[in-house]
Amino acid sequence: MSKPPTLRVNEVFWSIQGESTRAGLPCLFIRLTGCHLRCSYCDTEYAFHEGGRMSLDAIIERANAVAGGPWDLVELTGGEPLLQPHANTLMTMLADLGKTVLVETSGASPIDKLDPRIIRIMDLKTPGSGECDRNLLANLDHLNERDEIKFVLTSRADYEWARTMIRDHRLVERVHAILMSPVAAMKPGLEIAGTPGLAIADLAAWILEDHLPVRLQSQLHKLIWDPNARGV
Ligand SMILES: C[S@@+](CC[C@H](N)C(=O)[O-])C[C@H]1O[C@@H](n2cnc3c(N)ncnc32)[C@H](O)[C@@H]1O
Ligand SMILES: Nc1nc2[nH]cc(C(=O)O)c2c(=O)[nH]1
Ligand code: SF4
Ligand SMILES: [Mg+2]
Repeated sequence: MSKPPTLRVNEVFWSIQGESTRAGLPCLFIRLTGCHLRCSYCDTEYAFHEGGRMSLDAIIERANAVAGGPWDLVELTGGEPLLQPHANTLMTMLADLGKTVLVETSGASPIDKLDPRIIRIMDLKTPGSGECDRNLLANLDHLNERDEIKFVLTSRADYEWARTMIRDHRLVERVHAILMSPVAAMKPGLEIAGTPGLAIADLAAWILEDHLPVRLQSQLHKLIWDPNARGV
């Protein structure tokens, strides 16, 4: 008899969604282990290697336990969740349970084979991330009007790069939301790709100056709790 599918899981937690157009909503998070990128600013290095194997049923059981009551919104994140073959199997199970399923992905893994009910929040890696050449631009053709694209910016140069991507690929016409978030240099003294990080007020001024139809956001959960805390 074949063994049941499993996933390497870093943490399962119940929190307030801190990013995307659903920021502010209660959300169940399933963070998977492992990533093939090393973004200069990554705030979740602990998920690169820490975690254990769980069956898909055990993950859903753990989700019900940590939520401790009714829940609808769930986000698969990581690490890079799409590196694990059975991530899509789990997301399909969650969608079959009637959940609203988000996946947070770097855009460096193909998104075209996912269950069509899954909402993709794809993070196009900026030059300041140091992983810009890993973007699979073919993914842009598979995004639909429910999906979201995020640019996490470290500098003015990143902003100008994102502005060019938005215009050249006509992203406003293709995806539900374009989100711009300044890298929050949450780790004291973190050298972010050679820049001291980006003040959100500067980013706001640039967006207004350019009349860019994007949504400015930060990471709400880092304003609520310790920015370096896990499980929130
Ligand atoms: C930890 S990653 C995991 C999912 C996936 N690997 C990705 O990069 O989208 C989740 C999100 O956090 C964002 N992020 C990571 N570090 C950040 C920081 N220091 N400031 C703002 N956003 C950050 C990433 O851009 C990503 O969109
Ligand atoms: N509260 C909270 N919201 C989030 N949205 C995306 C997250 C992520 O790490 O992918 C995240 C996270 O780590 N915590
Ligand atoms: S792709 Fe996501 S998890 Fe991987 S290093 Fe970049 S921000 Fe961190
Ligand atoms: Mg996070």
